[in-house]
Amino acid sequence: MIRVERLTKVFRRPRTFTGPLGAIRTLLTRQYDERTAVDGISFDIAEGEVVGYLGPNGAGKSTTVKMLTGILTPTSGVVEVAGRVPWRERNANARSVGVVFGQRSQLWWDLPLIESLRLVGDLYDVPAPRFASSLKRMRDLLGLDDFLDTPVRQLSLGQRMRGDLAAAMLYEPPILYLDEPTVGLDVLAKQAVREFIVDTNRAGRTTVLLTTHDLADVEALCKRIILIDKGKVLYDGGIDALVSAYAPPRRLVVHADDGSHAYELTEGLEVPDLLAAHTIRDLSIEEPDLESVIKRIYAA
Ligand SMILES: Nc1ncnc2c1ncn2[C@@H]1O[C@H](COP(=O)(O)OP(=O)(O)OP(=O)(O)O)[C@@H](O)[C@H]1O
Repeated sequence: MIRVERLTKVFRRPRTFTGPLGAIRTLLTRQYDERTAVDGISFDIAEGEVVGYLGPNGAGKSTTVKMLTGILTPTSGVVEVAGRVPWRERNANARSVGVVFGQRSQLWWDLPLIESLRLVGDLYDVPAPRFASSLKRMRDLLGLDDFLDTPVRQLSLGQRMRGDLAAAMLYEPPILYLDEPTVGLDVLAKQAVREFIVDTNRAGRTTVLLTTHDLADVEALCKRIILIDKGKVLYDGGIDALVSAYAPPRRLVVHADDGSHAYELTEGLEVPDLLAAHTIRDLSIEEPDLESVIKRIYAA
């Protein structure tokens, strides 16, 4: 469904000079700084997969998604989305893809939500009966009825996000890109967004590429993650395999009269000696979580 091969994006920015006459020097010298945001990335995503695309700030996630939507042209490499080259066939590609950015809305700020959704229906040439059935599904799944007539600017963040998800899926694209869809939402709203994604993926076999810093989203939604840093793929595979390959040792935590002490459960650990050294109140074992595993990989 999505094929990316040796994909690279280098941004070129005019070098800027500061100090007296800096602006003139900037104009006259025409020197450039280059930054490789995406550096030879390859992956394939099959129809119906939900994949977490993760990385620290500045890793190149948004740049990749922009090349998948056709907003940016790659410097080199291959991108194919549903058999199309996105930047060559940007309009046709847009019909295959729904996009949601948590940080900014795609909706018309001054229009009531329902009008924004109608405009999306018109823009994507959704026939009236299909629009009606799709809207009904979105209203039920996302609980839109309480605020369908409210101008988008007056919606809460959680309501606005539900409106954005409805707009992205109204024309039933086979692929959905989600960029930080739960950022800033409370626990209930996050849950609603996650349930919508699960349902959309199950019902329509929609392929989902999810970018997020919230690892609870990833654990709830994705079987596979692609981890990138500095524009390169560090890991591509299952979450379970990642945890067993890179997990730090489990830790034994001794809660004693003089406080709590944590010990890594490695082969050389002399547990009896250690227990004898404390007046113990309780013992617990800490299992590594996805966050500690990912931190370890970034730190390597
Ligand atoms: N238009 C641009 N011109 C020049 N450099 C850019 C441009 N867009 C992004 N970059 C640079 O490319 C690198 C990757 O940026 P990108 O936005 O893809 O990261 P990201 O992984 O999405 O980060 P975040 O988690 O913070 O959203 C960064 O160093 C960024 O400064």
